[in-house]
Amino acid sequence: MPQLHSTENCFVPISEIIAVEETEFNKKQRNIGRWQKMAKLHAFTVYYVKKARNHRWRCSDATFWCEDEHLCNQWTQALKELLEMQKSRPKQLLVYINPYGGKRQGKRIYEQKVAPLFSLASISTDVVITEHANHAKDNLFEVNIYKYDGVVCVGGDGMFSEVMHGLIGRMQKDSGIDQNNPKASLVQCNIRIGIIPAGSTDCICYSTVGISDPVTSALHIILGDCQPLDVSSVHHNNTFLKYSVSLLGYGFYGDILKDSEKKRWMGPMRYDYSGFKTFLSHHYYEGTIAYQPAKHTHGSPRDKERCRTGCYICKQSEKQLAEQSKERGLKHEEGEEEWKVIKGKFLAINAVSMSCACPRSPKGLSPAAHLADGSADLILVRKCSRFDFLRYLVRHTNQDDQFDFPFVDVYRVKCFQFTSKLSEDNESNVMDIGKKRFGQFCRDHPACCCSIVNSTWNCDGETLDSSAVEVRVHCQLMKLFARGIEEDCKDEAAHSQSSIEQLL
Ligand SMILES: Nc1ncnc2c1ncn2[C@@H]1O[C@H](COP(=O)(O)OP(=O)(O)OP(=O)(O)O)[C@@H](O)[C@H]1O
Ligand SMILES: CCCCCCCCCCCCC/C=C/[C@@H](O)[C@H](CO)NC(C)=O
Ligand SMILES: [Ca+2]
Repeated sequence: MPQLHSTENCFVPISEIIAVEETEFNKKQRNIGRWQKMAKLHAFTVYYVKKARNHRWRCSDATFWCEDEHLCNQWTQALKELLEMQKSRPKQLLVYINPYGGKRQGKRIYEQKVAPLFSLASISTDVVITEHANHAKDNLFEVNIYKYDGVVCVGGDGMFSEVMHGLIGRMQKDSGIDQNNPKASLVQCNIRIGIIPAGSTDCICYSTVGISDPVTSALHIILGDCQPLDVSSVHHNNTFLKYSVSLLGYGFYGDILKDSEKKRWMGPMRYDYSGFKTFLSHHYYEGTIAYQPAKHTHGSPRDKERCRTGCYICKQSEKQLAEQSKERGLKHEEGEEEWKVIKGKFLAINAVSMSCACPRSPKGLSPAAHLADGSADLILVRKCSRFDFLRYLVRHTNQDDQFDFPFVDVYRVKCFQFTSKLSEDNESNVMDIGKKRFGQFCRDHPACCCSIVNSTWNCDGETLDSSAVEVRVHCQLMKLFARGIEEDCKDEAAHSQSSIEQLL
C-alpha cells in the first residue's frame, strides 16, 4: 500500500489552506542516503495560514510526497476541489494603492508582500495606483464594480474612507437613493473591502484584525473573511457631508487633524507633533448635543466584554436588521423616541462606531464599542484642567478605565446632533460682530482657553467644513475582508474539526 509522507506534522483546517501546488520534489534537500535509491517521487505542497502571536498570520507550507503518482494526483485534486468549495473566497479583486500614504511604502508593500500571495491563491487583480486624492473614489463610480468580488485599498484610514465613499455612494446611486436625505434607509454594500495597512494610524485595520500587518490582512482577504461594519452618515442642513466608521472627533481630535494636515511631510510623526501642540493649547468649545440612546442593543460602553470574532451582540443586531428588512414598509419608530440634550463646554466630543484601537492606543478610544451593533459610543470630555486631561489621554494607552473620571461621560447612541454655541448664536442673530472680528478667545476670561471660534470635525482622518452636524449610525452598512479580533488564535486552530490530518 503506497504511503503519503510529509515534511511537517501539522494540523490545518481546509478553511485555512491558501493553495495547493504540484511540487518538484528535491531529494537533495533531504539529506537521507536511502532516498537516493528510491524510485521517482511525486509531491505536492500545501500553503496554509500559520497563526503567530498578537493576531499576526503568516504563510507556511508543508510538502507531501509518495512514490505513487496516481495517489499524489488524487490528493492534489481532492484538496483543490475542497478549496473550490470555499465559496466566500475572492477570485477577482480591484486594488487601489495610495503611493503617498503613511511612510510612502504602499506600492512596495503591495508588490513585495501582497501580490505574490494573491498570485499563489490564484486571485486575479486589476491594480490602480492613485495619482491624486479622490482618484479611487471617482473611479469607483465609473468601473463595472459588479464584476469584482472585492475592492482592496493599500493605504491608511483616509484611503479606506475614499474607497468606502466610492462603494457606498455607487450603491446608493445605482439604487436611486438620495444620500442628502439624512433619514434615508441606505442600501447595504455587499462588495467587501480589504485593507492592506500602509498609512499613519491604520485604526480601521487594527480594530478589525487586531494588528496592522500587510501579510496578515492579505491572508484574511485570501481566506474570504467577512466582517460587517456599522457606518455613520454625517449631514449638515439636509446636505450629505461624509460617512464615518471610526472616529468623528470635535475639539481635541479635530484640532490635531487640522494642524497635522499642514505637516503631512512629517509622515506619521505629524500626529505626535500636532497632538502635543493641541494638548498644550487646551482649547475647549461650547455647544449642544442631542442624542437618541441605542436601546436596541444590550451592550454598554462600560462593559468588560469586548467585541470579538463571532460577537453575540453584533449577531443580535444582524438578526434585528434581517427582521426589519422583512417588515419593510412598517416604518420603525426612530422619530418617536425621546432625545436627550446636553449643553456644555467640551475639550473633546468623540463619537466612535468601533473601538478605534490602533498601535498608539491598543484598546482604543472606547474599548467595549462594537463593530456591527448599529450603535456608536458618544464620549464627552468636559472642560477640565490640563493635568486631568493628560490623565484621561494616558488612559488610552494603559489598562485603566478612561471613562472613570467625573469630567468624562459616555453614551451608546444610534444618532446625535451637535450645534456649536457659535453657530447657535449666529442662527439666532444675536452674535456680537466685534467678537467675530477681534476676539479669537473669550474676552471675559483671556486666560481661560475658551475658544469662541469653532473647532472642526475629524471624520476618519478628514476635516469636515461644518461644525453643526447630524449623525446617524447605519447598522452593518458595509463589509470588510476581516473577522474581527480573535480571542485566541492558536487554541481555535487546534480545535477545528475539518483538517488535513483527519483526511490522512
Ligand atoms: N496619489 C495621491 N496623491 C495625493 N493624495 C492621495 C493620493 N491617493 C490618495 N490620496 C489621499 O491621501 C489621503 C491620506 O492617505 P492615507 O489614508 O493612505 O494615509 P495617511 O493619512 O498617512 O494615513 P491615516 O489615514 O491612517 O492616518 C487620503 O485621504 C487620500 O484621499
Ligand atoms: C500624552 C499621551 C497621549 C497619548 C494619546 C494617545 C491617543 C491616541 C489615540 C488615537 C486614536 C485615533 C483614532 C483614529 C483616528 C483616525 O480616524 C484618524 C485617521 O487615521 N487618525 C487620527 C490621529 O486622527
Ligand atoms: Ca458600532
